[in-house]
Amino acid sequence: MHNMETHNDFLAWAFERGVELYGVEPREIPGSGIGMLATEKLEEDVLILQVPTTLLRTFNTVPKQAIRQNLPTDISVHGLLAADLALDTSDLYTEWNAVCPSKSDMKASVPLAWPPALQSYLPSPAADILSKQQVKFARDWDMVRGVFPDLEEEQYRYSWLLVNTRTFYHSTPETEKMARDDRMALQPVADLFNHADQGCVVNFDPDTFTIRTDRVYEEGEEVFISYGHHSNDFLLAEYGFVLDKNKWDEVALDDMILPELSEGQKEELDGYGFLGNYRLDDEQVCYRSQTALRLLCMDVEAWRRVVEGLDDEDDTKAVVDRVLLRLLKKHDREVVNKITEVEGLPSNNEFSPAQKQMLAKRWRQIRSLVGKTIERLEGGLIPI
Ligand SMILES: C[S@@+](CC[C@H](N)C(=O)[O-])C[C@H]1O[C@@H](n2cnc3c(N)ncnc32)[C@H](O)[C@@H]1O
Repeated sequence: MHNMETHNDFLAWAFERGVELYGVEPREIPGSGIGMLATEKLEEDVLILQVPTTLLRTFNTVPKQAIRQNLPTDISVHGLLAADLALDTSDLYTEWNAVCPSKSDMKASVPLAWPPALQSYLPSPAADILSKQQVKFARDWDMVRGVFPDLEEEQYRYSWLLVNTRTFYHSTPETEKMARDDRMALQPVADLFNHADQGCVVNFDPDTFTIRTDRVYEEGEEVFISYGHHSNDFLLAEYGFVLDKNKWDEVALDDMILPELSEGQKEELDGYGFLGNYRLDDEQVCYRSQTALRLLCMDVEAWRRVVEGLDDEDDTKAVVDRVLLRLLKKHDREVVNKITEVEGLPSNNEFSPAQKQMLAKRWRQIRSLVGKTIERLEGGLIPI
């Protein structure tokens, strides 16, 4: 929780250092921390924020003597910035730090800070992202703890997550030599914009970062940027929230399809590059899924002829749809079980109601997308 005074001090700090903000201001938004609200009607394509690049926190602003030169040279920029945030005792960033989410905000939202028992209920795409984060975090933490034995893991994880949820992609001639993931910068004020599936236009040049409106915003409306074309499983794992309306949302079907396939069928699919990464979204079940399901419906020679474009895939559509419908109904029952299990978890020291609610909400969104596909299939089934 923050008060308006903290915001005002932060903005004064930023303005003194060259930040310009037009027609938007930070406000507490229930359920999403701080966000930016339009203070007047904003036309499309107007500048609302300009931040001089001199204000960015990058690997270059990490103190050399105290931190950088003590850490292994192959530490990730993510790991380095997190060390800087965790170890900083200067008063350079006091006003900025004061508007950042607290440790308990972070724990309530981002799965990397959740207890393992709750992590185990994540949908598989989010769980896969979490495992990769755990590997990256463990590597960074191993390097940092060796050099700074007094630093606590929880403090470092919190700083690491601040970096994970608040950095912007920033490429310069210097960072172009680095891996894409390392081209990151913390940016004051811009890091107060929340995400929507479509949002304002973020740009940078050597001197400034700018944000311009992508459309008209009415006074009092929240003004968003887009962190990318991300599904809700991705947003949950990386940022600790899910959107109610997300045109990029999708549901993974790997857990539904892979167990149906024999080892031979998996090899066959792999040979053609169609093994795994099965998805459905608001409008369709992906081509990869249909191709895998088709293999369940016909002999391999006939299947190959379809994959190679020699036979028409429409000839088998009705049979594939029937298998799909059967599997989706089974999957729906499994999703219902997940919802019941998550909602039934005890709210105690381990699980907060907020964590449970978000997880249950995600499973309900999955159920809704699966349900829509079931309805569509039932409506369009051709008798065979
Ligand atoms: C770059 S910060 C944005 C500002 C942040 N709300 C704050 O209080 O400082 C990213 C974090 O904001 C929150 N967030 C961003 N967009 C959101 C949204 N549409 N709904 C809920 N939370 C959101 C998430 O906690 C995310 O990790």
